[in-house]
Amino acid sequence: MSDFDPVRIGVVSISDRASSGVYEDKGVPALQEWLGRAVRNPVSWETRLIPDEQERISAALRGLVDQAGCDLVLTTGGTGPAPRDVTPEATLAVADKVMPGFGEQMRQISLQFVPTAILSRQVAVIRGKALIINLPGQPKSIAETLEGLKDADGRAIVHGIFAAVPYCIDLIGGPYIETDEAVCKAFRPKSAIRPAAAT
Ligand SMILES: Nc1ncnc2c1ncn2[C@@H]1O[C@H](COP(=O)(O)OP(=O)(O)OP(=O)(O)O)[C@@H](O)[C@H]1O
Ligand SMILES: Nc1nc2c(c(=O)[nH]1)N[C@H]1C(S)=C(S)[C@@H](COP(=O)(O)O)O[C@H]1N2
Repeated sequence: MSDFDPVRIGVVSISDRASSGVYEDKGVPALQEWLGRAVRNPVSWETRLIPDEQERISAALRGLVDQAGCDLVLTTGGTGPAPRDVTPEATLAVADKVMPGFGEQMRQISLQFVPTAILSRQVAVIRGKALIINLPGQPKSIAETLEGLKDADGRAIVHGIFAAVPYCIDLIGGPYIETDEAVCKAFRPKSAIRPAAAT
């Protein structure tokens, strides 16, 4: 039996064109690929592909947290300034608490990659015992923002936001998430680190 807590993760791709079949969705696969490498716990996935419709996005987020029981939900797409970009509004509408540091740090990271990083209005919120985080729609931005920027020896130049996700989920009463340090080292205060199970 695994020593790791099971984790339920929702991954939501928000794109008019991918959801209507104009192009293939790369958002859900990119999220699952990165998270599958970073998270050591057994993961059960909930995936959604929806258009840029505010009420549908909020309904999907409520369903993922309240009915499906997700501990963590990541969205991709719809965070920019265009009229149909409404993911941040839809996310704030289901929030119990807003966590501004995630959006601030993601824009800092993204600026290392693209000067248009400041166009993303991405937010993160707590709903119940779940953390919901918006990522930009460009599929490559998923690994960029979650993992951050590293030097040639793998040392962090700018920390990816996923480093703070496990402890955040501890604090809201969720499962103890462990990561592969080669992908992303999770930071916890020493007092919050669970001793490794005896083998
Ligand atoms: N789910 C996706 N799958 C594949 N590529 C995507 C996806 N979402 C976005 N992209 C790519 O990233 C670019 C920027 O994403 P953005 O969310 O701004 O798209 P958009 O212009 O709002 O259109 P749409 O909502 O129809 O994807 C897109 O033009 C597309 O090339
Ligand atoms: N890391 C990263 N962040 C990024 C980008 C990117 O390519 N990489 N694209 C930017 C651009 S061009 C836009 S318009 C905004 C919002 O994108 P969205 O509407 O697809 O969410 O994210 C920005 N943040």
